[in-house]
Amino acid sequence: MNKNMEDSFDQPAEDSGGSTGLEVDRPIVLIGLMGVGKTTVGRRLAKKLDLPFVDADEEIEKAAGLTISEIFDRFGEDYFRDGERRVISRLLDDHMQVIATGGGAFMNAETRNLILSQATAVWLDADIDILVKRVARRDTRPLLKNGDPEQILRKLANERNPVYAQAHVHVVGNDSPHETTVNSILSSLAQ
Ligand SMILES: Nc1ncnc2c1ncn2[C@@H]1O[C@H](COP(=O)(O)OP(=O)(O)OP(=O)(O)O)[C@@H](O)[C@H]1O
Ligand SMILES: O=C(O)C1=C[C@@H](O)[C@@H](O)[C@H](O)C1
Ligand SMILES: [Mg+2]
Repeated sequence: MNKNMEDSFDQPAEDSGGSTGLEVDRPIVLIGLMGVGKTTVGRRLAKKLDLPFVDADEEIEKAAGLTISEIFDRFGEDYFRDGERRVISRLLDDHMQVIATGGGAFMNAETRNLILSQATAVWLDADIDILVKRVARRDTRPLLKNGDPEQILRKLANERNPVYAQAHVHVVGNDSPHETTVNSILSSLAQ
């Protein structure tokens, strides 16, 4: 056994940085509006960092045994937000991973404080015109069901952007391919 290997038994294993060499010592939490790419970009980011990926919306659905639309319809948004906070708290405690949150999670003060204190928050951002085209592909988002999605998204952006701006990192993805956005996040994290 060489000396380096012997030493490694006494030291914590190095944090995962995958192929990037980036030292990740806190979970990475993606925040931002519906359709911005939290799930699809987050999954690729995790792969590159050799970390697990988890989507908070999917975890809430699993825990409740209901879709998000069903939770909103049966129990209302406040109930959903409380469940969302509890699920995100559990995911932050779980282990080092990349976590995609639902678009409204960071607007809840308690959830936001948990994320800001325990994770690196990445605000993924894109122009509303781009988001409008993307969200039109799926009609599973309860907040976009009662009205014109473009108007709703513009209103949400006005309300939420000043709060999203508290994230540690801000990355504008727009129409770039997913991989480009992943690389922009990695560069920002490295700084
Ligand atoms: N460059 C890109 N960056 C991000 N998403 C993109 C990009 N190009 C296309 N998309 C598509 O936009 C759609 C929305 O992405 P995604 O589901 O990852 O968003 P989200 O932020 O997780 O949304 P939600 O808050 O509703 O869960 C997907 O179909 C995704 O493939
Ligand atoms: O922006 C929001 O408030 C939401 C976004 C989705 O990811 C879901 O979490 C839910 O539809 C609410
Ligand atoms: Mg998503």
